Amino acid sequence: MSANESPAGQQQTGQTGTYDSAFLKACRREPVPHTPVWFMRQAGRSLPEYRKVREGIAMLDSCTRPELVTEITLQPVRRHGVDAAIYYSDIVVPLKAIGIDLDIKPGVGPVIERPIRSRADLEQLRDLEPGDVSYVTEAIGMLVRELGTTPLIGFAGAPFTLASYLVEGGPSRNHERTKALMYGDPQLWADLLDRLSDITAAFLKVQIEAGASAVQLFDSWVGALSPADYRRSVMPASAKVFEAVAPYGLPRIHFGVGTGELLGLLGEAGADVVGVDWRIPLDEAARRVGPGKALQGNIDPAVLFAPREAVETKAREVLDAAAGLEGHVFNLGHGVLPNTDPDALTRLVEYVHEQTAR
Ligand SMILES: Cc1c2[nH]c(c1CCC(=O)O)Cc1[nH]c(c(CCC(=O)O)c1C)Cc1[nH]c(c(CCC(=O)O)c1C)Cc1[nH]c(c(C)c1CCC(=O)O)C2
Repeated sequence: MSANESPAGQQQTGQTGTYDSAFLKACRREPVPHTPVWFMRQAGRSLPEYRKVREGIAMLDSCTRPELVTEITLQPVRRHGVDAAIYYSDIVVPLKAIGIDLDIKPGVGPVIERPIRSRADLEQLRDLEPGDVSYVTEAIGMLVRELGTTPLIGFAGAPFTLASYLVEGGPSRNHERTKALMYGDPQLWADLLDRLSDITAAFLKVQIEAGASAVQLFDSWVGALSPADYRRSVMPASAKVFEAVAPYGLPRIHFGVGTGELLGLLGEAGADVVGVDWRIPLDEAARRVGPGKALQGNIDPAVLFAPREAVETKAREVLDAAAGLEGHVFNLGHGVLPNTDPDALTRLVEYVHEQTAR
């Protein structure tokens, strides 16, 4: 039995030696040497070394260069000593890879040239083939060699969040066009989400087969929906993604913002780990999610702008609320904010490790 295999030999990852990491143990709800920590959006944004290597290179171009992707993914691991790396990419990368005309505008986010609003527009969404993202396979191959026993998290945008960008044409506060389509043409909506679920599943499979040790599905904007609408109009597509990657036996994390009322359903969709934002304490989140799942979260990313003592008080609150959980991965409740002091992140990792060392 090699180091990356479970006793049942279930884990078939290309990344050897990560099976006994604190991060994967916590995801599997096993005892851990310390509470593992990583940060959503840890790669990029707040790091000066990121801004330096990205100089003059557009965001989406940077995602297609394996050496650069490897370097940017490793930067927060080196600097902060986090327990997992997250693959440097973006949720719109697979859409770009199948030929959707889109760009990421600095300070704005993804912008789609021809939004998808009619049945004819669906034609833009063909299946994703591994060859469309060969740079991902190459980068992950390099990364898992460099990372050693530190697990790599692969990720993708969930069908609803991708649909929101595609239908609105860009970031949206109220998702009005998206909801108009969802309520006004349920069949077209279902077909759109189904196509996106196939693309998303294919993109996650590429990352897993290249060596990722876990995957996270970002349904960042799904908190805009009621539980009934989520269950009816979104959950089948997200569940299809989770089912498609279930045979690999790797932890599957599911995260959205403002999802207090949806936490149970996010787990039910097929996640092993449910990500929680900062609006709900983790003990209450555990009651909503129910047994058999680990939780990830959930310090407010804005807290990192407060003095060190305040950050530690908040981190302590998170750890106390997590004390009775079956498994806990420490994280922020959403991504690192762009102007965060990187040293505050490093100190937070140290604090959580110290406080939880067993
Ligand atoms: C909604 C969403 C997107 N992208 C992503 C999400 C889900 C997470 C979340 O809810 O925040 C996911 C994402 N995007 C990026 C990563 C890299 C890995 C990581 O560090 O987590 C991840 C996991 C890189 C990125 N993605 C983006 C950047 C910044 C662009 C740049 O540096 O030029 C990075 C490093 C751009 C992006 N891409 C997107 C937005 C809203 C933005 C912000 C626009 C901006 O701040 O300029 C779409």
